[in-house]
Amino acid sequence: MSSDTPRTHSENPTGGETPAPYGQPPAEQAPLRKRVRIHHLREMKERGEPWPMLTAYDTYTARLFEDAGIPVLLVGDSAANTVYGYESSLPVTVDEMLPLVRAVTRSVSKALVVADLPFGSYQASPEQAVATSARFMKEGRAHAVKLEGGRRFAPHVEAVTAAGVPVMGHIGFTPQSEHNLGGYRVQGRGASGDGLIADALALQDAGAFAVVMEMVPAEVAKQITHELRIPTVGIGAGPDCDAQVLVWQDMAGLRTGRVPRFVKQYADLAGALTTAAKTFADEVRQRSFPTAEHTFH
Ligand SMILES: Nc1nc(=O)c2c([nH]1)NC[C@@H]1CN(c3ccc(C(=O)N[C@@H](CCC(=O)O)C(=O)O)cc3)CN21
Ligand SMILES: CC(C)C(=O)C(=O)O
Ligand SMILES: [Mg+2]
Repeated sequence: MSSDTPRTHSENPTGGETPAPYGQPPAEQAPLRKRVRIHHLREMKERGEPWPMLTAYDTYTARLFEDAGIPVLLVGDSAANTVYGYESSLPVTVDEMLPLVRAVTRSVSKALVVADLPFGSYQASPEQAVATSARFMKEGRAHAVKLEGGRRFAPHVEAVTAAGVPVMGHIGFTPQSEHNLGGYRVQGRGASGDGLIADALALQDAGAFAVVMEMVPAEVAKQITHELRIPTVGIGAGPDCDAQVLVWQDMAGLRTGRVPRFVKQYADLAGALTTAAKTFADEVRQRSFPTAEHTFH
């Protein structure tokens, strides 16, 4: 980014423009004081305070992220990729997602946990969306659900909200529609930007408490953020969204190989774990582990 590019928000303690993302711990993050509720997210928008969201799929990461002050955890259908090893998010099922949601909700006391509804579990009808959401609330003990889609899914959002379940929308690049959208590409460039605005407004009117915008031009995301009362959560949607989300294994550098442009790696967990595994293997082969310290007599 050039030095004369205007920045709307002041320096983020975990972000900024330092060339080396690893190493320097951010300023001490205030712990979450109480259970995060959807009205707190709206209040942060009103105060102009951007907030972070991360995915979580298990107990240790959920606890670490809550303790790090992350107010909202998403049990994403990205678990298809990050947990189950599928090529896309399409194959993951409700029965595969539910135990992960339950693990995360069981592990936190303050963070708001959002369960991502997997492909095929809500699209058929508002009734199907309500039934699946109820399973995530009852069996997963989630606090909210997320579903992909714009105007055409306003009836689904309205029905789930009416059933008492807070809904987070998701527009722009919606990975469950990869084959319809023609691959992983930015959405809402040029004239289709108006469609995105209509999608965002329809979700807000249907009762959504927030909306994820994925791979959307920054200018469009900024305009939508200003037009909505509810918070926008960006992933590849520029700096002006009310919140930002990343998949945790991307953010922490556990995923290796090419990563999407919107990913910033704040650690090198792949490197750290590789070194740990190799050192363990060497020590076992040399019989230098275990020593007396790790042995019972
Ligand atoms: N680990 C992981 N991270 C994610 O962000 C993520 C998942 N998994 N699984 C579900 C979806 C899929 N997502 C994806 C996957 C790939 C691209 C991607 O390849 N983006 C390229 C192409 C952009 C373009 O051609 O315009 C990029 O460079 O950003 C983006 C989002 C986001 N979600
Ligand atoms: C990337 C986020 C927004 C998501 O939908 C997921 O992790 O599944
Ligand atoms: Mg998802």
